[in-house]
Amino acid sequence: MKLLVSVLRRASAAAAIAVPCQKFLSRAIVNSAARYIKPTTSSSFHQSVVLAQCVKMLDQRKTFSPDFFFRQLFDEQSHTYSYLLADITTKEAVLIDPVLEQAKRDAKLIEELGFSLKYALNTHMHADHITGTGYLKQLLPSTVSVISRSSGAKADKHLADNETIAFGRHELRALSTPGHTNGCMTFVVEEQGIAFTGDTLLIRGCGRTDFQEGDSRTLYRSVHERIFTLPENYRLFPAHDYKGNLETTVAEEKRYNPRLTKDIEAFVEIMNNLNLPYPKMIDKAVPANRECGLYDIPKEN
Ligand SMILES: N[C@@H](CCC(=O)N[C@@H](CSS)C(=O)NCC(=O)O)C(=O)O
Repeated sequence: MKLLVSVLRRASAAAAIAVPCQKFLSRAIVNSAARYIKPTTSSSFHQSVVLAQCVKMLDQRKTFSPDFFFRQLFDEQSHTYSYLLADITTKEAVLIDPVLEQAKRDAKLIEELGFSLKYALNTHMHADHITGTGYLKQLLPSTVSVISRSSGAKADKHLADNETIAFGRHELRALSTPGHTNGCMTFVVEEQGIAFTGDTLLIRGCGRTDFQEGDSRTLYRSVHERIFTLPENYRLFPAHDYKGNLETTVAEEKRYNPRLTKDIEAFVEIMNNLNLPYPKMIDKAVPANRECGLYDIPKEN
């Protein structure tokens, strides 16, 4: 009897933790977990397996190397994330997707931290804000601007698929992930288990495909072939979030992305019916970004 009471107590405790967690888990995971459980086993054991999957997904995340610097920065106007990465030993830094209006903030931070900005990179030619790369070159003259060759935009350095960029002993690899625009790239820092997905993959969403060279089938393939094939524990950092999220993982997006978990035809249908208004800045941002953001930038004295 004592044994029975103890078993029931454990089962209900497991259920108390597992039920909220299960809300976030897809039917597919529950089903695959169920394959390993005898049909007679109680549902609390199902929930325990689900909980174990959930914990495993989180505890396999990598931690950054001690000499790797990472800072996520935000522009409230365009909901854009920029990312400052650096080698703490050599002080060489790169800045991903800077925003014109935040260039002074970013330059000040880089100087305060004692870094030297080697590269200012864009994941793609943005349509909703003017890039800060042009202005940063003026504020921090050693900066080299970078974008993909297939973007069609001007920059000091053009990247091809799989090319790497080094800063100190660290490097990022540029993966071509077209679909939102032709020139979209995802930047991966393999040693740290992180990737910067630009507008290709957003948290529980993705970039729209209804202007520039947008193509939903291409975007679907980019995500499934280049991002979802990265290790599941990789942390993903998008160029935007409109709901207050900061980051995600390959594992999470493969399970919970409401668009990209669908088959390609259903995805195309979703993308054809987003009916989003055009970005307010598009007519100014695209021509400016084609010139690396060197367009109406403030003149330094
Ligand atoms: N309202 C904003 C633009 C919002 C928008 O269209 N975001 C783009 C990325 S920036 S081009 C997008 O792809 N969104 C996908 C989505 O599902 O929201 C503005 O006026 O700037």
